[in-house]
Amino acid sequence: MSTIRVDAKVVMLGKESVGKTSLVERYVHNRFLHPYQNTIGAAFVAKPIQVGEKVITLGIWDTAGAERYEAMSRIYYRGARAAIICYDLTDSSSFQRARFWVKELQNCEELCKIYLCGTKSDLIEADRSRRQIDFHDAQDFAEEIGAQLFETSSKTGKNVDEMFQKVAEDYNSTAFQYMTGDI
Ligand SMILES: Nc1nc2c(ncn2[C@@H]2O[C@H](COP(=O)(O)OP(=O)(O)OP(=O)(O)O)[C@@H](O)[C@H]2O)c(=O)[nH]1
Repeated sequence: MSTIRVDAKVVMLGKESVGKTSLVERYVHNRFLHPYQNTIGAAFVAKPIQVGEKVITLGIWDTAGAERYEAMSRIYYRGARAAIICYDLTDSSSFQRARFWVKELQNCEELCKIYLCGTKSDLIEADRSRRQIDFHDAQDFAEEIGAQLFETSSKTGKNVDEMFQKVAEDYNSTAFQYMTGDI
């Protein structure tokens, strides 16, 4: 049996149906699966990414967003180096849920870097009136918590590669700082 060496654990968090699985599907398989199938528990995928001369393997845990799985999601973010906290740009309640996960990580996983991800940007590009989370409000929140903000579409692929690439690059530079004693 072969084992996969994972450099950085990454966890996907966010309310049910915000599009966590779709982001991973787009990023790893470059496909968009329309029929909604809710995640049960969590799913894992390892993805190698070229960062400069190096290859960094991200171990991505895609958690279930339904609140009944909340306790399980806690197991999956333990030891994570990055969390992609997703909210649906067309659903304000999902932003509240994202705030919940941010608090949770700030309290329990200090070393975990947070990325905020506003999903389904294609829907607001098609009809601006559907936007429920103002970009500047999200940006202010991201700055307040020291997070990076991305608005993505798994349907069109917009910003998806860029977001995961940034996660890998940040991990690589932080790992380098640890090695040189700068942290
Ligand atoms: N238009 C559009 N629909 C999307 C996008 N991303 C996801 N969806 C749709 O939103 C629904 C939920 O997507 P999932 O990726 O399964 O959501 P999830 O967050 O993994 O859901 P849970 O597993 O229940 O936590 C599906 O019907 C997707 O097709 C997107 O970028 N654009």
